[in-house]
Amino acid sequence: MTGVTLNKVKKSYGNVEVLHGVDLDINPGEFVVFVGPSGCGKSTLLRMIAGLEEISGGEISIDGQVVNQIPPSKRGIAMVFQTYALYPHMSVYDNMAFGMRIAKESKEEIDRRVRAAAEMLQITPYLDRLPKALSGGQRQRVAIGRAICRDPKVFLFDEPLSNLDAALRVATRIEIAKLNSKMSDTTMIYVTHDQVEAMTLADRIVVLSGGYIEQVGPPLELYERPANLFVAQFIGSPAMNIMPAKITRTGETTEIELKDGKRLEVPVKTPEGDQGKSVSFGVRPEDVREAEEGEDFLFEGKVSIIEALGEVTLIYIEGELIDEDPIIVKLPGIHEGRPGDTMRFAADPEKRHLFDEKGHSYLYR
Ligand SMILES: Nc1ncnc2c1ncn2[C@@H]1O[C@H](COP(=O)(O)OP(=O)(O)OP(=O)(O)O)[C@@H](O)[C@H]1O
Repeated sequence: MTGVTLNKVKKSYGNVEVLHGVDLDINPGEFVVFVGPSGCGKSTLLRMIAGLEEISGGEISIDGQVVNQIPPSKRGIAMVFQTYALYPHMSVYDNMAFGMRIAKESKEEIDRRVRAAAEMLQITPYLDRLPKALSGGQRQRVAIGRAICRDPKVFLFDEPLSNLDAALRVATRIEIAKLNSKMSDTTMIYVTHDQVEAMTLADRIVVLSGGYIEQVGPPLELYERPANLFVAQFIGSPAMNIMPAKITRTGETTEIELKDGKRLEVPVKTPEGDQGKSVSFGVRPEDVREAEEGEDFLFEGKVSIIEALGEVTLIYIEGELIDEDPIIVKLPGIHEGRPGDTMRFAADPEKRHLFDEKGHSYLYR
């Protein structure tokens, strides 16, 4: 089993540095997903691991061996791209066999591996077809099959599902999850924009922003205990509501005051020196519920928009608690409210988040 280690990895294009010294240990057999906004450097990082981009600084090791100078074909990796990159004039079988023929594997071994991969991905009936006679999802499965045939130590995926329509995306995502459990010894690194892919596939998610790692952790840890405002607002949809506040009492639990003067408890520890400091209070749309009659509410406001999605209702609340944006509340099922109604909301103490002046969560201080 093969791990991948990044040690102070940097990348510059000309004199513009786009990755600023990334440190990361990927464990053997682990499924790690890189996420982050467009341009944060996730594809560049993946391509550097693959050997398709030169490394400007630091070291990348695969299986304990520094690979900075090792060409892609000798790294024991296989990569699946967004655009499939199949040879249009070759049958599915030949596309999958191509790499092994170049590597001069025996005919029998090639046949065994192609058929095993085709079985695993349920593309056996298409082995004689040309790629143009396949749907997008089938083509992507061929591309994945070709990668499996190379028997890689590390499997790299660069947004493999982003050219597929919504239904195929779900089906192929489930294929990849199954593949991961069948190939549990193979290390997988996966780049995506899609939160659902990241949350459902990853053992650990790496959140990148502006060429730096913001946080690394299991999906639910990032969701429940985001290390900073960036991760808090990046993971989860709609994003966590963030309200400016001031600390009015520090200690084992903290009291804060929101912009409208409302005081509330947050069950996190804050140091004495932070008394009076400006902080950010966070609560996820799905962690807010309608306050019961007489219950101490968290905030109230006028409903501006209601979006009924069937399984949930999104309610946008106007008010002065956030500088510009409305507060978003996500209630389960169908809700009766109307624009113009005034509503009161509550949130359980353990669902409340607090970030210091610099945007770092108090949970990690
Ligand atoms: N060949 C290149 N020359 C110059 N700059 C580049 C080159 N390739 C990428 N960049 C820059 O490097 C940064 C990181 O790009 P990268 O493609 O890794 O981002 P990304 O997070 O994968 O974005 P996206 O999600 O949009 O694909 C971006 O600012 C991009 O403009």
